[in-house]
Amino acid sequence: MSDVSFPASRRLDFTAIGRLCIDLNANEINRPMEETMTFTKYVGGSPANITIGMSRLGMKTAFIGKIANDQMGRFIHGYLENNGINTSNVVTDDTGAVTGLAFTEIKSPTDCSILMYRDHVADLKLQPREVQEQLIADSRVLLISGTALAQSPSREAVFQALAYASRHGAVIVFDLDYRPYTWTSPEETAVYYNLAAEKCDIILGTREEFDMMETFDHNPEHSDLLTAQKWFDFTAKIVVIKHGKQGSIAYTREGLAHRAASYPAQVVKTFGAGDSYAAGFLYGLMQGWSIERSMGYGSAAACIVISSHSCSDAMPTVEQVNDYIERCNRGEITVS
Ligand SMILES: Nc1ncnc2c1ncn2[C@@H]1O[C@H](COP(=O)(O)OP(=O)(O)O)[C@@H](O)[C@H]1O
Ligand SMILES: O=C(O)C[C@@H](O)[C@H](O)C(=O)COP(=O)(O)O
Repeated sequence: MSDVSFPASRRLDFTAIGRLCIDLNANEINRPMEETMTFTKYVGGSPANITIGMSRLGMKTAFIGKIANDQMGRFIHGYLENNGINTSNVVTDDTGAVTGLAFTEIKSPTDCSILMYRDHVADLKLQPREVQEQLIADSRVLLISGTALAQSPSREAVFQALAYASRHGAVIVFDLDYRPYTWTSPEETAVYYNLAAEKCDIILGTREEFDMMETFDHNPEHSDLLTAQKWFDFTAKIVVIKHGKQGSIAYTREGLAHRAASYPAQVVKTFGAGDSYAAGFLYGLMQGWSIERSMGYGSAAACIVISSHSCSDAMPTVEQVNDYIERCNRGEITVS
């Protein structure tokens, strides 16, 4: 059992707030963007990917966000609906804002990058008054994503959602999801990330993301333990620090450290690892599994996504994750 106690039964298991975007993933892989001519369109945006992941794992999910009033916005809306995600709080923009685009460059399985087009995007225009309190009251978990803090009014919408979640006892998860190009300065980013993290029960991020949050702190050796301890003075119960292929470490308020190695994978591209890890990990915790088992589940889900072309569309089902773990245990999957 983990240290987090999820509210028993609610209409929804999991609700996320943040961006709904489009990923355009290079079809001609193992080459730079300059030489890439065609792309495949998928729903994207880290919190959208995590919600799709939770839904594929059988959780009852909802999304709070804003989409553009255009073909891309309607594509996203339809995809969420087809994946069983409650869209009653997905609002359509009426100001002419556009859908955020992420073009992915896959130079090699270890050298991937993302070119984001995020000027005048609809997702950052979500208003605090558009966030439905009842939807959050009906959810066992609320996940926030750091990029939604980058600008007003989305920033205030996230803080309003946090207030509703605290009021109604939903477990709050913060996926740091730091995208530097969305922000004006690391200082501004650190201030808002820290204010949000104070209110969260579970914090998930990479070492680099926590380094950004520690802009005003003293952690010269980038100690994961020091990083985690800071948040146990507030409301955090679990802090997970991800280290790519090296695996992940989770600290709990009780002072325990849990480590997970990564599983072998035939990697196509690295992005999407964190989103699928988050879905698998949170699914495990919500089943009442131990932190180690949940981390292992997240790690296996991550391998399935990084071995695929997309992030959202490749999110695995329970059967697929179980099968992947069994195949790894039988030694049938080797590192590419
Ligand atoms: N090359 C890889 N091989 C196997 N598993 C990986 C690899 N890269 C990431 N993972 C898994 O995905 C998890 C999250 O990846 P990470 O790269 O740290 O997050 P993010 O995608 O948010 O930057 C890791 O803890 C690990 O389990
Ligand atoms: O988050 C985005 O806007 C882009 C994602 O859809 C993208 O595919 C990605 O970068 C996934 O992020 P990760 O899981 O942190 O690697």
